[in-house]
Amino acid sequence: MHLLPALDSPTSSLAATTGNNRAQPRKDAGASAAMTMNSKPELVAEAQAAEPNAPPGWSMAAPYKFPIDKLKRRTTHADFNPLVLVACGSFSPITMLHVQMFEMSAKYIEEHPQFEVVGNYLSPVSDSYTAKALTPAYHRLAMCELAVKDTDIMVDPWEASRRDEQGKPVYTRTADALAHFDHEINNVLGGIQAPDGTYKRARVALLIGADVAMTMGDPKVWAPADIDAIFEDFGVFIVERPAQADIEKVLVPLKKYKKVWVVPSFINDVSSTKVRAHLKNGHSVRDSVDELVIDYISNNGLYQGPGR
Ligand SMILES: Nc1ncnc2c1ncn2[C@@H]1O[C@H](COP(=O)(O)OP(=O)(O)OP(=O)(O)O)[C@@H](O)[C@H]1O
Ligand SMILES: NC(=O)c1ccc[n+]([C@@H]2O[C@H](COP(=O)(O)O)[C@@H](O)[C@H]2O)c1
Repeated sequence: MHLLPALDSPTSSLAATTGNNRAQPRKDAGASAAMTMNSKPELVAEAQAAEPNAPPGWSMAAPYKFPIDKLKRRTTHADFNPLVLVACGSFSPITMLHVQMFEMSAKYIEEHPQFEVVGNYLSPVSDSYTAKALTPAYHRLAMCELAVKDTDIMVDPWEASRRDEQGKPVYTRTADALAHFDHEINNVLGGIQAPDGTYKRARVALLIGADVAMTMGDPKVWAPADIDAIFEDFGVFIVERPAQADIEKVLVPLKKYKKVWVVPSFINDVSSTKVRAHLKNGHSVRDSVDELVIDYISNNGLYQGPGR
């Protein structure tokens, strides 16, 4: 399993425009830091030494490859636009609801045909995301891979493994993460083929829970320019999360945006926070976490102490 890409391949470059011109990625996004990593072996060694428990196969030097194994390169319906859903988050650990977000969206899209889903991606954040220590990215990536094994979801390690010149993980703003997907699919791959043989740009849309959408009006958390880019250039599928956010209230500040789709969910209180608490207390999480992920957590002794 490819866990830590070095981000040095041409495909990881964000230099090209995103096709929507607004969400221009920051200059520090991706490629430049990676090239530095590769050109300075001592930094690579240092970064690897900092991750002594990483599973075999983990390599700072392995070139980054955008995952396309489950990407539909051709649509079957001429009338529907290709859509790629991207769920960004901590996934510490990934729960069944994270996977079900995609299933619920697929059902919603089937019932409101406008798009044909051609790709589903998880994009876990890097270890620099929050003040509290996150479970290391290589564990979170490995758990995500296990949870999506029998699904049509792919795990993109790009965000999780970006490093600065010192080899430290860097945070990627969500607008930049979406620009990365747009670039890989529409610029590098050239889009998605329609039944008539022509190529169409795929719409890349963010898939989030209503709790995250609720934070989007706070300029201390999201730069207003990023919010405009995310909602105007990309689009957002918001999955209801009644236990954490009132969808009606969530939608009020987002009224001005047209590319917003609300995906109905069912009443549940599944969250990674709750799973971590259960694990710490020795309680079962079988109802909300995939069995393979539970085994991985237990084999690696995760979530026993403080932190995420
Ligand atoms: N039960 C759920 N219903 C709807 N959306 C969810 C649910 N669980 C997670 N999500 C969404 O999945 C994305 C990634 O979530 P994240 O990894 O933060 O999980 P979480 O359960 O919210 O984590 P934590 O409890 O650690 O804050 C976010 O957009 C979040 O809103
Ligand atoms: N300014 C931003 O781009 C911004 C702000 C807050 C959260 N996010 C993203 O939203 C997701 C939320 O994840 P959590 O629910 O785990 O906090 C993460 O992927 C995070 O990167 C992005």
